Amino acid sequence: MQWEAVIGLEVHVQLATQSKIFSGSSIAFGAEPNTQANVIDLGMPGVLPVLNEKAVEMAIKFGLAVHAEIPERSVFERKNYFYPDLPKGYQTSQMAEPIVGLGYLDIPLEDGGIKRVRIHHAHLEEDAGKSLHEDFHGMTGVDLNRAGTPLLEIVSEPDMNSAREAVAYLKAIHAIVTYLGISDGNMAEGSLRCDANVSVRPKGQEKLGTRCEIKNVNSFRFVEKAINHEIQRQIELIEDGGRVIQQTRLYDPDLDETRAMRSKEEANDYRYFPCPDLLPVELDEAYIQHLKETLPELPEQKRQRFTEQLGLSAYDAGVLSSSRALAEYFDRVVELSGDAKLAANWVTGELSAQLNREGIEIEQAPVAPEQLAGLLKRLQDDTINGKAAKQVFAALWAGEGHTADEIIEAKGLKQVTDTGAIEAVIDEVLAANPAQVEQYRAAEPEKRGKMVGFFVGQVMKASKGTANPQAVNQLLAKKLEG
Ligand SMILES: Nc1ncnc2c1ncn2[C@@H]1O[C@H](COP(=O)(O)OP(=O)(O)OP(=O)(O)O)[C@@H](O)[C@H]1O
Ligand SMILES: [Mg+2]
Ligand SMILES: [Mg+2]
Repeated sequence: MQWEAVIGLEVHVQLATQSKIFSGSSIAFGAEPNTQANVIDLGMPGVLPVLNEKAVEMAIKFGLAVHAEIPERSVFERKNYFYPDLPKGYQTSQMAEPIVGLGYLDIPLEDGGIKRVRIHHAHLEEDAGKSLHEDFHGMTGVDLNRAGTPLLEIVSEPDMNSAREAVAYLKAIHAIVTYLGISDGNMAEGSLRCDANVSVRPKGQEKLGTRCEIKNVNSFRFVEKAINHEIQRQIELIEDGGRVIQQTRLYDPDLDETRAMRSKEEANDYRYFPCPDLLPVELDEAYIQHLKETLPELPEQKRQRFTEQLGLSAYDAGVLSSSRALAEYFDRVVELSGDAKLAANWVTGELSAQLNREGIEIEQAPVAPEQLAGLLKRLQDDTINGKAAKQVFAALWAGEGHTADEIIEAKGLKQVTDTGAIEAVIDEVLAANPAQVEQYRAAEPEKRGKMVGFFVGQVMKASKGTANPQAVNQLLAKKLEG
Protein backbone atom coordinates (compact mmCIF):
# COMPACT_ATOMS: atom_id res chain seq x y z
CA MET A 1 0.00 0.00 0.00
CA GLN A 2 1.26 3.47 -0.93
CA TRP A 3 0.58 6.11 1.72
CA GLU A 4 0.33 9.85 1.45
CA ALA A 5 0.97 12.13 4.41
CA VAL A 6 -1.18 15.23 4.95
CA ILE A 7 0.04 18.05 7.16
CA GLY A 8 -1.45 21.32 8.38
CA LEU A 9 0.44 23.68 10.69
CA GLU A 10 -0.74 26.12 13.34
CA VAL A 11 2.10 28.57 13.87
CA HIS A 12 2.21 30.85 16.90
CA VAL A 13 4.23 33.99 16.32
CA GLN A 14 5.05 36.31 19.19
CA LEU A 15 4.61 39.86 17.97
CA ALA A 16 7.42 42.35 18.57
CA THR A 17 5.36 44.98 20.36
CA GLN A 18 6.71 46.94 23.34
CA SER A 19 3.84 46.02 25.60
CA LYS A 20 1.20 43.32 25.97
CA ILE A 21 -1.80 42.91 23.75
CA PHE A 22 -4.30 44.31 26.27
CA SER A 23 -2.14 46.07 28.89
CA GLY A 24 0.90 48.29 29.28
CA SER A 25 3.16 45.62 30.83
CA SER A 26 6.48 45.02 29.12
CA ILE A 27 7.01 41.81 27.14
CA ALA A 28 10.83 41.91 27.28
CA PHE A 29 12.34 38.42 27.50
CA GLY A 30 14.25 37.19 30.53
CA ALA A 31 12.86 39.32 33.39
CA GLU A 32 12.54 37.98 36.95
CA PRO A 33 9.37 35.86 37.28
CA ASN A 34 6.16 37.78 37.93
CA THR A 35 7.67 41.24 37.55
CA GLN A 36 5.92 41.94 34.25
CA ALA A 37 2.28 41.12 34.92
CA ASN A 38 -0.20 43.76 36.01
CA VAL A 39 -3.82 43.68 37.19
CA ILE A 40 -5.15 43.39 33.65
CA ASP A 41 -2.89 40.44 32.82
CA LEU A 42 -4.04 38.80 36.05
CA GLY A 43 -7.69 39.41 35.24
CA MET A 44 -8.49 41.24 38.49
CA PRO A 45 -12.13 42.26 38.95
CA GLY A 46 -13.12 45.66 37.63
CA VAL A 47 -10.26 46.17 35.16
CA LEU A 48 -10.71 46.54 31.43
CA PRO A 49 -8.38 45.47 28.63
CA VAL A 50 -7.35 47.96 25.93
CA LEU A 51 -6.31 46.58 22.56
CA ASN A 52 -2.72 47.35 21.51
CA GLU A 53 -2.93 49.08 18.13
CA LYS A 54 0.54 47.87 17.16
CA ALA A 55 -0.54 44.24 17.43
CA VAL A 56 -3.40 44.93 15.02
CA GLU A 57 -1.05 46.70 12.62
CA MET A 58 1.41 43.79 12.68
CA ALA A 59 -1.29 41.19 12.09
CA ILE A 60 -2.59 43.12 9.09
CA LYS A 61 0.89 43.50 7.65
CA PHE A 62 1.25 39.74 7.84
CA GLY A 63 -2.12 39.29 6.14
CA LEU A 64 -1.13 41.62 3.31
CA ALA A 65 2.16 39.76 2.87
CA VAL A 66 0.33 36.44 2.34
CA HIS A 67 -2.21 37.87 -0.11
CA ALA A 68 -4.99 37.44 2.43
CA GLU A 69 -8.38 39.04 2.69
CA ILE A 70 -8.47 41.58 5.52
CA PRO A 71 -12.06 41.63 6.79
CA GLU A 72 -13.51 45.01 7.76
CA ARG A 73 -14.48 43.62 11.12
CA SER A 74 -12.99 41.14 13.54
CA VAL A 75 -14.04 40.06 17.00
CA PHE A 76 -12.23 38.93 20.15
CA GLU A 77 -13.70 35.94 21.94
CA ARG A 78 -13.03 34.19 25.22
CA LYS A 79 -11.66 30.65 25.01
CA ASN A 80 -12.47 29.17 28.41
CA TYR A 81 -10.40 26.55 30.14
CA PHE A 82 -8.84 25.92 33.49
CA TYR A 83 -5.12 25.78 33.95
CA PRO A 84 -2.83 27.10 36.68
CA ASP A 85 -0.96 29.39 34.27
CA LEU A 86 -4.22 31.06 33.18
CA PRO A 87 -5.42 33.16 36.11
CA LYS A 88 -8.36 34.68 34.21
CA GLY A 89 -9.84 31.27 33.43
CA TYR A 90 -10.01 32.21 29.76
CA GLN A 91 -7.68 33.18 26.98
CA THR A 92 -8.74 36.14 24.85
CA SER A 93 -8.54 34.94 21.26
CA GLN A 94 -10.46 35.14 18.00
CA MET A 95 -12.57 32.44 16.43
CA ALA A 96 -15.49 33.14 14.13
CA GLU A 97 -14.22 36.50 12.88
CA PRO A 98 -10.40 36.57 12.79
CA ILE A 99 -8.33 39.60 11.81
CA VAL A 100 -6.80 37.89 8.73
CA GLY A 101 -8.84 35.81 6.29
CA LEU A 102 -7.96 33.32 3.56
CA GLY A 103 -4.53 33.76 1.98
CA TYR A 104 -1.65 31.74 0.55
CA LEU A 105 2.09 31.41 0.45
CA ASP A 106 4.26 30.18 -2.42
CA ILE A 107 7.19 28.42 -0.85
CA PRO A 108 10.47 27.52 -2.52
CA LEU A 109 11.43 23.86 -2.16
CA GLU A 110 14.95 22.47 -2.07
CA ASP A 111 14.61 21.02 -5.58
CA GLY A 112 13.92 24.51 -6.96
CA GLY A 113 10.16 23.89 -7.25
CA ILE A 114 7.41 26.06 -5.77
CA LYS A 115 4.63 24.79 -3.53
CA ARG A 116 1.48 26.80 -2.81
CA VAL A 117 0.14 26.44 0.73
CA ARG A 118 -3.18 28.09 1.53
CA ILE A 119 -3.55 29.90 4.82
CA HIS A 120 -6.97 29.31 6.30
CA HIS A 121 -6.81 32.41 8.51
CA ALA A 122 -4.64 34.12 11.13
CA HIS A 123 -5.96 35.41 14.42
CA LEU A 124 -4.74 37.50 17.33
CA GLU A 125 -4.64 36.10 20.83
CA GLU A 126 -2.85 36.45 24.15
CA ASP A 127 -0.28 33.99 25.45
CA ALA A 128 -0.76 32.23 28.80
CA GLY A 129 1.75 32.18 31.67
CA LYS A 130 4.27 29.45 32.25
CA SER A 131 4.48 26.66 34.80
CA LEU A 132 7.94 26.10 36.27
CA HIS A 133 8.50 22.57 37.43
CA GLU A 134 12.00 22.90 38.78
CA ASP A 135 13.51 24.32 41.94
CA PHE A 136 10.31 24.69 43.92
CA HIS A 137 10.84 22.07 46.62
CA GLY A 138 8.51 19.60 44.97
CA MET A 139 5.94 22.25 44.05
CA THR A 140 5.14 23.88 40.73
CA GLY A 141 5.81 27.60 40.30
CA VAL A 142 3.85 29.88 37.99
CA ASP A 143 5.46 32.76 36.12
CA LEU A 144 2.90 35.14 34.63
CA ASN A 145 5.33 37.42 32.78
CA ARG A 146 4.26 35.89 29.50
CA ALA A 147 0.52 36.14 30.20
CA GLY A 148 -0.98 38.63 27.77
CA THR A 149 1.93 38.58 25.32
CA PRO A 150 0.53 39.20 21.82
CA LEU A 151 0.50 36.18 19.53
CA LEU A 152 -0.54 35.78 15.94
CA GLU A 153 -1.75 32.24 15.25
CA ILE A 154 -1.41 31.36 11.60
CA VAL A 155 -3.49 28.34 10.59
CA SER A 156 -2.65 26.64 7.30
CA GLU A 157 -4.90 24.44 5.21
CA PRO A 158 -3.78 20.78 5.20
CA ASP A 159 -1.81 21.38 1.99
CA MET A 160 1.57 19.88 2.83
CA ASN A 161 2.54 16.29 2.08
CA SER A 162 5.91 15.76 3.69
CA ALA A 163 7.95 16.86 6.67
CA ARG A 164 10.27 18.71 4.29
CA GLU A 165 7.42 20.74 2.85
CA ALA A 166 6.23 21.56 6.34
CA VAL A 167 9.71 22.77 7.28
CA ALA A 168 9.93 24.82 4.08
CA TYR A 169 6.56 26.39 4.94
CA LEU A 170 7.66 27.14 8.49
CA LYS A 171 10.87 28.71 7.17
CA ALA A 172 8.83 30.82 4.75
CA ILE A 173 6.64 32.05 7.63
CA HIS A 174 9.78 32.76 9.65
CA ALA A 175 11.24 34.74 6.74
CA ILE A 176 8.06 36.79 6.27
CA VAL A 177 7.62 37.78 9.91
CA THR A 178 11.27 38.73 10.28
CA TYR A 179 11.29 40.65 6.94
CA LEU A 180 8.24 42.53 8.18
CA GLY A 181 9.89 43.10 11.56
CA ILE A 182 6.72 41.96 13.32
CA SER A 183 8.56 39.26 15.30
CA ASP A 184 12.15 38.54 16.25
CA GLY A 185 11.48 34.95 15.12
CA ASN A 186 13.66 33.63 17.94
CA MET A 187 12.57 30.00 18.17
CA ALA A 188 14.81 29.15 21.11
CA GLU A 189 13.03 31.83 23.18
CA GLY A 190 9.62 30.64 21.99
CA SER A 191 8.87 33.59 19.69
CA LEU A 192 7.88 31.17 16.95
CA ARG A 193 6.49 27.72 17.67
CA CYS A 194 4.14 25.41 15.91
CA ASP A 195 1.56 22.66 16.32
CA ALA A 196 1.86 20.08 13.55
CA ASN A 197 -1.34 18.28 12.49
CA VAL A 198 -0.52 15.01 10.76
CA SER A 199 -2.63 12.35 9.06
CA VAL A 200 -2.07 9.69 6.42
CA ARG A 201 -4.30 8.31 3.67
CA PRO A 202 -3.93 5.74 0.89
CA LYS A 203 -2.39 7.45 -2.14
CA GLY A 204 -5.11 8.63 -4.50
CA GLN A 205 -7.81 8.79 -1.82
CA GLU A 206 -9.63 12.13 -1.58
CA LYS A 207 -10.94 11.86 1.98
CA LEU A 208 -8.57 12.98 4.72
CA GLY A 209 -7.40 10.54 7.36
CA THR A 210 -7.80 11.17 11.10
CA ARG A 211 -5.26 13.72 12.35
CA CYS A 212 -3.05 13.83 15.39
CA GLU A 213 -1.75 17.17 16.57
CA ILE A 214 1.81 17.43 17.85
CA LYS A 215 1.93 20.41 20.21
CA ASN A 216 4.50 23.14 20.62
CA VAL A 217 7.46 22.15 18.50
CA ASN A 218 10.06 24.89 18.58
CA SER A 219 12.83 24.17 16.08
CA PHE A 220 12.94 23.43 12.37
CA ARG A 221 14.84 20.23 13.01
CA PHE A 222 12.36 18.96 15.59
CA VAL A 223 9.40 19.77 13.33
CA GLU A 224 10.91 17.60 10.63
CA LYS A 225 11.75 14.76 12.99
CA ALA A 226 8.44 14.87 14.86
CA ILE A 227 6.39 14.80 11.65
CA ASN A 228 8.42 11.98 10.12
CA HIS A 229 8.10 10.00 13.28
CA GLU A 230 4.35 10.59 13.46
CA ILE A 231 3.79 9.62 9.80
CA GLN A 232 5.65 6.38 10.38
CA ARG A 233 3.74 5.65 13.60
CA GLN A 234 0.37 6.12 11.89
CA ILE A 235 1.28 3.97 8.88
CA GLU A 236 2.51 1.15 11.10
CA LEU A 237 -0.57 1.41 13.30
CA ILE A 238 -2.94 1.12 10.31
CA GLU A 239 -0.93 -1.63 8.62
CA ASP A 240 -1.10 -3.60 11.86
CA GLY A 241 -4.87 -3.44 11.72
CA GLY A 242 -5.35 -0.54 14.13
CA ARG A 243 -6.84 2.88 13.52
CA VAL A 244 -5.65 6.38 14.30
CA ILE A 245 -7.66 8.23 16.92
CA GLN A 246 -7.71 12.02 16.96
CA GLN A 247 -5.24 12.99 19.61
CA THR A 248 -3.01 15.69 20.93
CA ARG A 249 0.55 14.40 21.18
CA LEU A 250 3.82 15.69 22.53
CA TYR A 251 7.18 15.31 20.77
CA ASP A 252 10.08 14.21 22.93
CA PRO A 253 13.33 15.15 21.18
CA ASP A 254 15.44 13.03 23.54
CA LEU A 255 13.63 9.82 22.62
CA ASP A 256 12.65 11.02 19.11
CA GLU A 257 9.06 9.91 19.58
CA THR A 258 5.60 11.39 20.10
CA ARG A 259 3.43 10.52 23.10
CA ALA A 260 -0.31 10.87 23.60
CA MET A 261 -1.42 13.83 25.77
CA ARG A 262 -5.18 13.69 25.39
CA SER A 263 -7.65 12.30 22.86
CA LYS A 264 -10.72 13.82 21.31
CA GLU A 265 -13.14 12.19 23.74
CA GLU A 266 -11.50 14.18 26.51
CA ALA A 267 -10.96 17.23 24.31
CA ASN A 268 -11.69 20.62 25.76
CA ASP A 269 -14.97 22.35 25.11
CA TYR A 270 -13.82 25.94 25.16
CA ARG A 271 -17.27 27.59 25.17
CA TYR A 272 -16.09 30.42 22.98
CA PHE A 273 -18.14 33.61 23.20
CA PRO A 274 -17.48 37.21 22.14
CA CYS A 275 -15.54 39.10 24.81
CA PRO A 276 -17.90 41.68 26.34
CA ASP A 277 -14.94 43.85 27.43
CA LEU A 278 -13.56 44.48 23.96
CA LEU A 279 -15.24 46.19 21.02
CA PRO A 280 -15.10 44.56 17.60
CA VAL A 281 -12.15 45.83 15.55
CA GLU A 282 -13.38 47.86 12.57
CA LEU A 283 -10.93 48.81 9.87
CA ASP A 284 -11.28 51.23 7.01
CA GLU A 285 -9.84 50.88 3.53
CA ALA A 286 -7.53 53.91 3.89
CA TYR A 287 -5.83 52.42 6.95
CA ILE A 288 -5.19 49.12 5.18
CA GLN A 289 -3.97 50.97 2.09
CA HIS A 290 -1.58 52.96 4.24
CA LEU A 291 -0.13 49.76 5.75
CA LYS A 292 0.22 48.25 2.29
CA GLU A 293 2.45 51.14 1.33
CA THR A 294 4.77 50.55 4.28
CA LEU A 295 5.53 46.91 3.36
CA PRO A 296 9.17 46.19 2.52
CA GLU A 297 10.22 44.01 -0.41
CA LEU A 298 9.18 40.53 0.72
CA PRO A 299 10.87 37.14 0.22
CA GLU A 300 8.65 36.20 -2.71
CA GLN A 301 9.32 39.48 -4.52
CA LYS A 302 13.01 39.25 -3.77
CA ARG A 303 13.09 35.73 -5.17
CA GLN A 304 11.37 36.90 -8.32
CA ARG A 305 13.72 39.83 -8.77
CA PHE A 306 16.73 37.55 -8.23
CA THR A 307 15.62 35.11 -10.94
CA GLU A 308 14.02 37.50 -13.43
CA GLN A 309 16.32 40.52 -13.23
CA LEU A 310 19.56 39.04 -11.95
CA GLY A 311 19.34 35.71 -13.78
CA LEU A 312 19.92 33.51 -10.73
CA SER A 313 18.73 29.92 -10.52
CA ALA A 314 15.50 29.29 -8.60
CA TYR A 315 17.54 27.43 -6.02
CA ASP A 316 20.02 30.26 -5.38
CA ALA A 317 17.20 32.81 -5.33
CA GLY A 318 15.37 30.70 -2.73
CA VAL A 319 18.41 30.43 -0.49
CA LEU A 320 19.34 34.10 -0.78
CA SER A 321 15.82 35.37 -0.04
CA SER A 322 15.37 33.09 2.97
CA SER A 323 16.56 35.76 5.38
CA ARG A 324 16.30 39.50 5.01
CA ALA A 325 19.82 40.02 6.31
CA LEU A 326 21.27 37.51 3.84
CA ALA A 327 19.35 39.07 0.94
CA GLU A 328 20.55 42.54 1.90
CA TYR A 329 24.13 41.33 2.17
CA PHE A 330 23.87 39.78 -1.28
CA ASP A 331 22.23 42.89 -2.79
CA ARG A 332 25.09 45.01 -1.48
CA VAL A 333 27.75 42.69 -2.94
CA VAL A 334 25.97 42.82 -6.31
CA GLU A 335 25.74 46.60 -6.16
CA LEU A 336 29.48 46.91 -5.51
CA SER A 337 30.78 44.14 -7.76
CA GLY A 338 28.28 44.40 -10.60
CA ASP A 339 28.22 40.62 -11.07
CA ALA A 340 25.13 38.90 -9.62
CA LYS A 341 26.09 35.35 -10.54
CA LEU A 342 29.57 35.63 -9.09
CA ALA A 343 28.15 37.26 -5.95
CA ALA A 344 25.52 34.50 -5.62
CA ASN A 345 28.19 31.80 -5.98
CA TRP A 346 30.26 33.30 -3.21
CA VAL A 347 27.45 34.15 -0.82
CA THR A 348 25.73 30.74 -1.13
CA GLY A 349 29.07 28.93 -1.41
CA GLU A 350 32.17 29.98 0.49
CA LEU A 351 30.43 32.47 2.80
CA SER A 352 27.49 30.25 3.76
CA ALA A 353 29.75 27.25 4.29
CA GLN A 354 31.88 29.28 6.68
CA LEU A 355 28.79 30.56 8.54
CA ASN A 356 27.56 26.98 8.91
CA ARG A 357 30.91 25.75 10.06
CA GLU A 358 31.00 28.32 12.84
CA GLY A 359 27.27 28.15 13.55
CA ILE A 360 26.79 31.91 13.23
CA GLU A 361 24.35 34.14 11.37
CA ILE A 362 25.11 36.49 8.51
CA GLU A 363 24.86 39.46 10.90
CA GLN A 364 27.93 38.14 12.71
CA ALA A 365 30.00 37.39 9.61
CA PRO A 366 33.47 38.92 10.03
CA VAL A 367 33.67 39.63 6.28
CA ALA A 368 31.59 42.65 5.30
CA PRO A 369 29.89 42.89 1.89
CA GLU A 370 32.36 45.63 0.94
CA GLN A 371 35.26 43.29 1.65
CA LEU A 372 33.78 40.41 -0.32
CA ALA A 373 33.02 42.73 -3.24
CA GLY A 374 36.63 43.93 -3.14
CA LEU A 375 37.76 40.33 -3.46
CA LEU A 376 35.38 39.62 -6.35
CA LYS A 377 36.71 42.66 -8.20
CA ARG A 378 40.17 41.10 -8.18
CA LEU A 379 38.73 37.89 -9.60
CA GLN A 380 36.91 39.85 -12.29
CA ASP A 381 40.00 41.74 -13.42
CA ASP A 382 42.11 38.55 -13.33
CA THR A 383 44.43 39.83 -10.61
CA ILE A 384 43.93 36.51 -8.82
CA ASN A 385 42.61 33.10 -9.82
CA GLY A 386 39.83 31.11 -8.10
CA LYS A 387 42.18 29.17 -5.91
CA ALA A 388 43.91 32.25 -4.58
CA ALA A 389 40.52 33.89 -4.06
CA LYS A 390 39.62 31.19 -1.56
CA GLN A 391 42.84 31.87 0.33
CA VAL A 392 42.12 35.59 0.36
CA PHE A 393 38.60 34.93 1.65
CA ALA A 394 39.91 32.73 4.46
CA ALA A 395 42.41 35.44 5.40
CA LEU A 396 39.72 38.13 5.40
CA TRP A 397 37.58 35.90 7.60
CA ALA A 398 40.46 35.37 10.01
CA GLY A 399 41.06 39.13 10.14
CA GLU A 400 44.56 38.88 8.65
CA GLY A 401 43.99 42.00 6.62
CA HIS A 402 41.29 44.54 6.02
CA THR A 403 41.00 44.46 2.24
CA ALA A 404 41.52 41.80 -0.40
CA ASP A 405 44.22 43.95 -2.01
CA GLU A 406 46.19 44.10 1.22
CA ILE A 407 46.11 40.31 1.55
CA ILE A 408 46.94 39.64 -2.11
CA GLU A 409 49.96 41.88 -1.75
CA ALA A 410 51.12 40.45 1.57
CA LYS A 411 50.75 36.83 0.49
CA GLY A 412 52.05 37.32 -3.05
CA LEU A 413 48.91 35.84 -4.57
CA LYS A 414 48.87 37.96 -7.70
CA GLN A 415 48.15 35.81 -10.68
CA VAL A 416 50.99 35.43 -13.13
CA THR A 417 49.63 36.27 -16.57
CA ASP A 418 52.98 37.21 -18.06
CA THR A 419 53.36 34.50 -20.70
CA GLY A 420 57.15 34.64 -20.56
CA ALA A 421 57.16 33.74 -16.86
CA ILE A 422 54.62 30.96 -17.34
CA GLU A 423 56.52 29.56 -20.31
CA ALA A 424 59.65 29.35 -18.21
CA VAL A 425 57.81 27.28 -15.60
CA ILE A 426 56.33 25.04 -18.29
CA ASP A 427 59.73 24.42 -19.78
CA GLU A 428 61.02 23.36 -16.38
CA VAL A 429 58.11 21.00 -15.83
CA LEU A 430 58.42 19.41 -19.27
CA ALA A 431 62.17 18.97 -18.81
CA ALA A 432 61.63 17.29 -15.45
CA ASN A 433 59.05 14.82 -16.84
CA PRO A 434 60.38 13.51 -20.14
CA ALA A 435 58.62 10.14 -19.87
CA GLN A 436 55.18 11.76 -19.51
CA VAL A 437 55.91 14.07 -22.41
CA GLU A 438 56.79 11.15 -24.64
CA GLN A 439 53.66 9.28 -23.56
CA TYR A 440 51.56 12.30 -24.34
CA ARG A 441 52.99 12.73 -27.81
CA ALA A 442 52.54 9.02 -28.59
CA ALA A 443 48.88 9.03 -27.46
CA GLU A 444 45.83 9.34 -29.72
CA PRO A 445 44.74 12.98 -29.93
CA GLU A 446 41.39 12.29 -28.21
CA LYS A 447 43.19 10.80 -25.20
CA ARG A 448 45.48 13.76 -24.79
CA GLY A 449 42.82 15.97 -23.22
CA LYS A 450 42.90 13.94 -20.03
CA MET A 451 46.68 13.64 -19.95
CA VAL A 452 47.21 17.38 -20.07
CA GLY A 453 45.77 17.63 -16.55
CA PHE A 454 48.94 16.16 -15.10
CA PHE A 455 51.07 18.93 -16.60
CA VAL A 456 48.62 21.67 -15.59
CA GLY A 457 48.79 20.39 -12.02
CA GLN A 458 52.60 20.42 -12.04
CA VAL A 459 52.77 23.93 -13.45
CA MET A 460 50.25 25.28 -10.95
CA LYS A 461 52.18 23.66 -8.15
CA ALA A 462 55.47 25.06 -9.35
CA SER A 463 53.93 28.55 -9.55
CA LYS A 464 52.41 28.18 -6.05
CA GLY A 465 48.97 28.42 -7.54
CA THR A 466 49.45 31.89 -8.97
CA ALA A 467 49.68 31.06 -12.69
CA ASN A 468 46.65 32.01 -14.75
CA PRO A 469 45.05 28.62 -15.49
CA GLN A 470 43.81 29.66 -18.93
CA ALA A 471 47.25 30.84 -20.01
CA VAL A 472 48.78 27.64 -18.63
CA ASN A 473 46.37 25.50 -20.64
CA GLN A 474 46.96 27.38 -23.86
CA LEU A 475 50.73 27.49 -23.61
CA LEU A 476 50.95 23.86 -22.52
CA ALA A 477 48.91 22.68 -25.46
CA LYS A 478 51.23 24.53 -27.80
CA LYS A 479 54.45 23.29 -26.17
CA LEU A 480 53.33 19.68 -25.86
CA GLU A 481 52.54 19.53 -29.54
CA GLY A 482 56.29 20.10 -29.77
N1 LIG B 1 -7.00 15.39 8.40
C1 LIG B 1 -6.07 16.30 8.60
N2 LIG B 1 -4.77 16.00 8.45
C2 LIG B 1 -3.80 16.90 8.66
N3 LIG B 1 -4.04 18.16 9.05
C3 LIG B 1 -5.32 18.53 9.23
C4 LIG B 1 -6.39 17.63 9.01
N4 LIG B 1 -7.54 18.29 9.26
C5 LIG B 1 -7.21 19.54 9.65
N5 LIG B 1 -5.87 19.71 9.62
C6 LIG B 1 -5.10 20.90 10.00
O1 LIG B 1 -5.23 21.05 11.40
C7 LIG B 1 -5.21 22.40 11.79
C8 LIG B 1 -6.43 22.68 12.65
O2 LIG B 1 -6.24 23.87 13.35
P1 LIG B 1 -7.39 24.69 14.05
O3 LIG B 1 -6.76 25.87 14.73
O4 LIG B 1 -8.43 24.97 13.04
O5 LIG B 1 -8.11 23.72 15.07
P2 LIG B 1 -7.73 22.89 16.34
O6 LIG B 1 -6.38 22.31 16.23
O7 LIG B 1 -8.84 21.92 16.46
O8 LIG B 1 -7.85 23.89 17.55
P3 LIG B 1 -6.77 24.60 18.50
O9 LIG B 1 -6.50 25.94 17.89
O10 LIG B 1 -7.43 24.71 19.81
O11 LIG B 1 -5.54 23.74 18.53
C9 LIG B 1 -5.17 23.19 10.50
O12 LIG B 1 -3.85 23.60 10.23
C10 LIG B 1 -5.64 22.18 9.45
O13 LIG B 1 -5.09 22.44 8.18
MG1 LIG C 1 -5.51 26.51 16.37
MG1 LIG D 1 -4.66 22.90 17.01
